[in-house]
Amino acid sequence: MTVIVLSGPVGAGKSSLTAILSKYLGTKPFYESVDDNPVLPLFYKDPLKYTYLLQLFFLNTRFHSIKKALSDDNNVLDRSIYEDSLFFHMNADIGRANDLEVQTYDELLESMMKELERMPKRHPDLLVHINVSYETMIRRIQKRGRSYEQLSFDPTLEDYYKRMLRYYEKWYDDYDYSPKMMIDGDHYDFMASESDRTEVLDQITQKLKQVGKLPKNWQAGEIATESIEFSS
Ligand SMILES: Nc1ncnc2c1ncn2[C@@H]1O[C@H](COP(=O)(O)OP(=O)(O)OP(=O)(O)O)[C@@H](O)[C@H]1O
Ligand SMILES: Nc1nc(=O)c2ncn([C@H]3C[C@H](O)[C@@H](CO)O3)c2[nH]1
Repeated sequence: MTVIVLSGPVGAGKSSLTAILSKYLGTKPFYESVDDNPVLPLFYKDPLKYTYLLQLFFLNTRFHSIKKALSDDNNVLDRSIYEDSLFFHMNADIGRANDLEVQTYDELLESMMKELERMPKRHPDLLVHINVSYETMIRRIQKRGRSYEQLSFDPTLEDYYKRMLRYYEKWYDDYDYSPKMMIDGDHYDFMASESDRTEVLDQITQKLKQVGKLPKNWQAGEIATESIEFSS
Protein backbone atom coordinates (compact mmCIF):
# COMPACT_ATOMS: atom_id res chain seq x y z
CA MET A 1 0.00 0.00 0.00
CA THR A 2 1.40 3.32 -1.07
CA VAL A 3 0.87 7.00 -0.40
CA ILE A 4 2.51 9.32 -2.90
CA VAL A 5 2.50 13.11 -2.65
CA LEU A 6 3.25 15.50 -5.47
CA SER A 7 4.94 18.84 -4.95
CA GLY A 8 5.86 21.81 -7.05
CA PRO A 9 5.02 25.44 -7.75
CA VAL A 10 1.83 26.84 -9.26
CA GLY A 11 1.09 25.26 -12.64
CA ALA A 12 3.91 22.70 -12.46
CA GLY A 13 1.55 19.87 -13.41
CA LYS A 14 0.81 18.27 -10.04
CA SER A 15 -2.92 17.78 -10.52
CA SER A 16 -2.38 16.45 -14.03
CA LEU A 17 0.27 13.98 -12.93
CA THR A 18 -1.84 12.98 -9.92
CA ALA A 19 -4.67 11.99 -12.26
CA ILE A 20 -2.32 10.04 -14.54
CA LEU A 21 -0.38 8.37 -11.75
CA SER A 22 -3.38 7.34 -9.66
CA LYS A 23 -4.99 5.77 -12.72
CA TYR A 24 -1.75 4.03 -13.60
CA LEU A 25 -1.24 2.65 -10.10
CA GLY A 26 -4.93 1.96 -9.54
CA THR A 27 -5.05 4.16 -6.43
CA LYS A 28 -7.18 7.11 -5.34
CA PRO A 29 -6.38 10.73 -6.29
CA PHE A 30 -6.75 13.56 -3.77
CA TYR A 31 -6.91 17.14 -5.08
CA GLU A 32 -6.35 20.35 -3.19
CA SER A 33 -9.32 22.66 -2.89
CA VAL A 34 -9.02 25.22 -5.72
CA ASP A 35 -12.18 25.81 -7.76
CA ASP A 36 -14.32 25.33 -4.64
CA ASN A 37 -12.00 27.47 -2.52
CA PRO A 38 -13.81 30.72 -1.67
CA VAL A 39 -10.69 32.43 -0.30
CA LEU A 40 -8.30 31.92 -3.22
CA PRO A 41 -9.72 34.62 -5.56
CA LEU A 42 -9.94 37.02 -2.60
CA PHE A 43 -6.30 36.33 -1.78
CA TYR A 44 -5.08 37.12 -5.29
CA LYS A 45 -7.12 40.34 -5.27
CA ASP A 46 -5.99 41.51 -1.83
CA PRO A 47 -3.11 39.36 -0.52
CA LEU A 48 -2.37 41.61 2.41
CA LYS A 49 -5.85 41.10 3.78
CA TYR A 50 -6.35 37.42 2.97
CA THR A 51 -2.97 35.67 3.41
CA TYR A 52 -3.71 34.44 6.90
CA LEU A 53 -7.25 33.27 6.14
CA LEU A 54 -6.15 31.47 2.97
CA GLN A 55 -3.36 29.75 4.83
CA LEU A 56 -5.72 28.52 7.54
CA PHE A 57 -8.16 27.34 4.88
CA PHE A 58 -5.47 25.33 3.06
CA LEU A 59 -3.95 23.97 6.24
CA ASN A 60 -7.33 22.76 7.43
CA THR A 61 -8.33 21.10 4.13
CA ARG A 62 -4.90 19.56 3.59
CA PHE A 63 -4.77 18.22 7.14
CA HIS A 64 -8.06 16.38 6.57
CA SER A 65 -6.86 15.05 3.19
CA ILE A 66 -3.52 13.80 4.43
CA LYS A 67 -5.12 12.14 7.47
CA LYS A 68 -7.56 10.34 5.23
CA ALA A 69 -4.85 9.46 2.72
CA LEU A 70 -2.53 8.10 5.40
CA SER A 71 -5.30 5.92 6.86
CA ASP A 72 -6.57 4.67 3.47
CA ASP A 73 -2.91 4.12 2.55
CA ASN A 74 -3.40 3.83 -1.20
CA ASN A 75 -3.45 7.28 -2.70
CA VAL A 76 -1.82 10.02 -4.70
CA LEU A 77 -2.14 13.59 -3.34
CA ASP A 78 -1.62 16.57 -5.64
CA ARG A 79 0.14 18.68 -3.02
CA SER A 80 1.84 17.92 0.28
CA ILE A 81 1.06 19.51 3.63
CA TYR A 82 4.82 20.12 3.89
CA GLU A 83 4.52 22.92 1.32
CA ASP A 84 2.08 24.94 3.43
CA SER A 85 4.84 26.42 5.52
CA LEU A 86 6.76 27.42 2.38
CA PHE A 87 3.76 29.38 1.11
CA PHE A 88 3.05 31.04 4.41
CA HIS A 89 6.63 32.04 5.16
CA MET A 90 7.15 33.28 1.62
CA ASN A 91 4.10 35.54 2.03
CA ALA A 92 5.21 36.59 5.52
CA ASP A 93 8.66 37.49 4.16
CA ILE A 94 7.06 39.97 1.79
CA GLY A 95 5.12 41.59 4.61
CA ARG A 96 1.76 39.83 4.29
CA ALA A 97 1.69 38.43 7.82
CA ASN A 98 2.85 39.93 11.10
CA ASP A 99 5.07 38.31 13.73
CA LEU A 100 2.16 37.21 15.88
CA GLU A 101 0.43 35.58 12.92
CA VAL A 102 3.67 33.80 11.99
CA GLN A 103 4.15 32.54 15.55
CA THR A 104 0.53 31.39 15.85
CA TYR A 105 0.61 29.69 12.46
CA ASP A 106 3.89 27.91 13.21
CA GLU A 107 2.55 26.62 16.53
CA LEU A 108 -0.66 25.41 14.90
CA LEU A 109 1.26 23.66 12.13
CA GLU A 110 3.55 22.02 14.67
CA SER A 111 0.56 20.67 16.63
CA MET A 112 -0.96 19.31 13.44
CA MET A 113 2.28 17.66 12.41
CA LYS A 114 2.53 16.06 15.87
CA GLU A 115 -0.98 14.71 15.40
CA LEU A 116 0.11 13.17 12.07
CA GLU A 117 3.07 11.56 13.85
CA ARG A 118 0.50 9.54 15.83
CA MET A 119 -1.04 8.01 12.70
CA PRO A 120 -0.18 4.34 12.02
CA LYS A 121 1.49 5.59 8.86
CA ARG A 122 3.20 8.90 9.60
CA HIS A 123 4.47 10.11 6.28
CA PRO A 124 4.01 9.44 2.58
CA ASP A 125 6.04 6.69 0.95
CA LEU A 126 7.35 8.94 -1.78
CA LEU A 127 7.46 12.62 -2.71
CA VAL A 128 7.41 13.32 -6.45
CA HIS A 129 8.54 16.89 -7.07
CA ILE A 130 7.90 18.54 -10.45
CA ASN A 131 10.61 21.03 -11.25
CA VAL A 132 9.82 23.79 -13.76
CA SER A 133 11.48 26.96 -14.99
CA TYR A 134 9.77 30.33 -14.76
CA GLU A 135 8.96 30.24 -18.49
CA THR A 136 7.28 26.83 -18.28
CA MET A 137 5.40 27.84 -15.16
CA ILE A 138 3.95 30.93 -16.86
CA ARG A 139 3.06 29.00 -20.02
CA ARG A 140 1.14 26.42 -17.99
CA ILE A 141 -0.60 29.06 -15.86
CA GLN A 142 -1.74 30.74 -19.08
CA LYS A 143 -2.80 27.42 -20.57
CA ARG A 144 -4.92 26.55 -17.55
CA GLY A 145 -6.37 30.04 -17.51
CA ARG A 146 -7.42 30.81 -13.92
CA SER A 147 -7.89 34.57 -14.30
CA TYR A 148 -6.56 35.63 -10.90
CA GLU A 149 -3.23 33.80 -11.45
CA GLN A 150 -2.37 35.65 -14.67
CA LEU A 151 0.35 38.31 -14.88
CA SER A 152 -2.19 40.49 -16.68
CA PHE A 153 -4.38 40.38 -13.55
CA ASP A 154 -1.49 41.51 -11.33
CA PRO A 155 1.97 42.22 -12.79
CA THR A 156 3.58 41.84 -9.33
CA LEU A 157 2.87 38.12 -9.69
CA GLU A 158 6.06 37.90 -11.75
CA ASP A 159 8.14 38.58 -8.62
CA TYR A 160 5.88 36.35 -6.56
CA TYR A 161 6.30 33.38 -8.92
CA LYS A 162 10.07 33.89 -9.29
CA ARG A 163 10.38 34.03 -5.52
CA MET A 164 8.28 30.85 -5.26
CA LEU A 165 10.70 29.00 -7.54
CA ARG A 166 13.65 30.06 -5.37
CA TYR A 167 11.89 28.98 -2.17
CA TYR A 168 11.02 25.62 -3.75
CA GLU A 169 14.69 24.90 -4.56
CA LYS A 170 15.65 25.10 -0.91
CA TRP A 171 12.45 23.41 0.21
CA TYR A 172 13.12 20.37 -1.97
CA ASP A 173 16.77 20.13 -0.86
CA ASP A 174 15.71 20.22 2.79
CA TYR A 175 12.73 17.82 2.46
CA ASP A 176 13.41 14.62 4.37
CA TYR A 177 10.07 13.20 5.49
CA SER A 178 10.23 10.39 2.92
CA PRO A 179 12.18 9.26 -0.12
CA LYS A 180 11.93 11.87 -2.84
CA MET A 181 12.49 12.26 -6.56
CA MET A 182 12.36 15.05 -9.09
CA ILE A 183 10.60 15.08 -12.46
CA ASP A 184 11.87 17.47 -15.12
CA GLY A 185 8.64 19.35 -15.86
CA ASP A 186 10.28 21.46 -18.58
CA HIS A 187 11.42 18.43 -20.51
CA TYR A 188 8.46 16.06 -20.24
CA ASP A 189 5.08 16.87 -21.72
CA PHE A 190 3.23 14.06 -19.99
CA MET A 191 -0.10 15.51 -21.17
CA ALA A 192 0.35 15.45 -24.94
CA SER A 193 3.21 13.01 -25.51
CA GLU A 194 2.60 9.34 -24.82
CA SER A 195 6.31 8.53 -24.82
CA ASP A 196 7.01 11.33 -22.30
CA ARG A 197 4.18 10.02 -20.14
CA THR A 198 5.58 6.49 -20.29
CA GLU A 199 9.05 7.77 -19.41
CA VAL A 200 7.81 9.75 -16.40
CA LEU A 201 5.70 6.84 -15.12
CA ASP A 202 8.67 4.58 -15.58
CA GLN A 203 10.89 6.88 -13.51
CA ILE A 204 8.29 6.86 -10.73
CA THR A 205 7.77 3.08 -10.76
CA GLN A 206 11.54 2.53 -10.72
CA LYS A 207 11.81 4.73 -7.66
CA LEU A 208 8.89 2.96 -5.97
CA LYS A 209 10.60 -0.35 -6.67
CA GLN A 210 13.88 0.98 -5.29
CA VAL A 211 12.25 2.04 -2.01
CA GLY A 212 10.30 -1.23 -1.80
CA LYS A 213 6.87 0.33 -2.30
CA LEU A 214 5.71 -1.17 -5.59
CA PRO A 215 3.27 -3.99 -4.77
CA LYS A 216 4.64 -7.31 -6.08
CA ASN A 217 1.47 -8.22 -7.98
CA TRP A 218 1.04 -4.71 -9.41
CA GLN A 219 0.06 -4.39 -13.07
CA ALA A 220 0.27 -1.10 -14.97
CA GLY A 221 -3.13 0.58 -15.46
CA GLU A 222 -4.42 2.65 -18.36
CA ILE A 223 -2.25 5.65 -19.26
CA ALA A 224 -3.98 7.17 -22.29
CA THR A 225 -4.91 10.71 -21.20
CA GLU A 226 -8.28 10.50 -23.00
CA SER A 227 -9.37 7.93 -20.42
CA ILE A 228 -8.37 10.05 -17.45
CA GLU A 229 -10.55 12.49 -15.61
CA PHE A 230 -8.55 15.62 -14.80
CA SER A 231 -9.53 17.73 -11.87
CA SER A 232 -7.80 20.59 -10.03
N1 LIG B 1 4.21 18.20 -18.31
C1 LIG B 1 3.29 18.96 -18.90
N2 LIG B 1 3.37 19.25 -20.21
C2 LIG B 1 2.47 20.06 -20.79
N3 LIG B 1 1.41 20.62 -20.17
C3 LIG B 1 1.27 20.36 -18.88
C4 LIG B 1 2.18 19.52 -18.17
N4 LIG B 1 1.79 19.46 -16.88
C5 LIG B 1 0.68 20.22 -16.80
N5 LIG B 1 0.37 20.75 -17.99
C6 LIG B 1 -0.75 21.69 -18.24
O1 LIG B 1 -0.45 22.83 -17.45
C7 LIG B 1 -1.61 23.33 -16.77
C8 LIG B 1 -1.38 23.29 -15.26
O2 LIG B 1 -1.32 21.95 -14.83
P1 LIG B 1 -1.88 21.48 -13.41
O3 LIG B 1 -3.22 22.08 -13.15
O4 LIG B 1 -1.75 20.00 -13.36
O5 LIG B 1 -0.80 22.16 -12.45
P2 LIG B 1 -0.69 22.15 -10.86
O6 LIG B 1 0.74 21.93 -10.52
O7 LIG B 1 -1.68 21.21 -10.27
O8 LIG B 1 -1.06 23.64 -10.52
P3 LIG B 1 -1.66 24.31 -9.19
O9 LIG B 1 -0.80 23.94 -8.04
O10 LIG B 1 -1.56 25.74 -9.45
O11 LIG B 1 -3.07 23.84 -9.05
C9 LIG B 1 -2.76 22.45 -17.26
O12 LIG B 1 -3.39 23.13 -18.32
C10 LIG B 1 -2.08 21.15 -17.74
O13 LIG B 1 -2.81 20.57 -18.82
N1 LIG C 1 -0.89 31.58 -0.51
C1 LIG C 1 -1.05 30.29 -0.71
N2 LIG C 1 -0.80 29.41 0.29
C2 LIG C 1 -0.92 28.06 0.15
O1 LIG C 1 -0.70 27.28 1.08
C3 LIG C 1 -1.34 27.61 -1.13
N3 LIG C 1 -1.57 26.39 -1.64
C4 LIG C 1 -1.96 26.58 -2.90
N4 LIG C 1 -1.99 27.89 -3.19
C5 LIG C 1 -2.43 28.50 -4.46
C6 LIG C 1 -1.45 28.42 -5.58
C7 LIG C 1 -2.36 28.29 -6.78
O2 LIG C 1 -2.78 29.59 -7.20
C8 LIG C 1 -3.56 27.55 -6.27
C9 LIG C 1 -3.56 26.07 -6.56
O3 LIG C 1 -2.42 25.47 -6.09
O4 LIG C 1 -3.58 27.77 -4.87
C10 LIG C 1 -1.60 28.56 -2.11
N5 LIG C 1 -1.46 29.88 -1.92
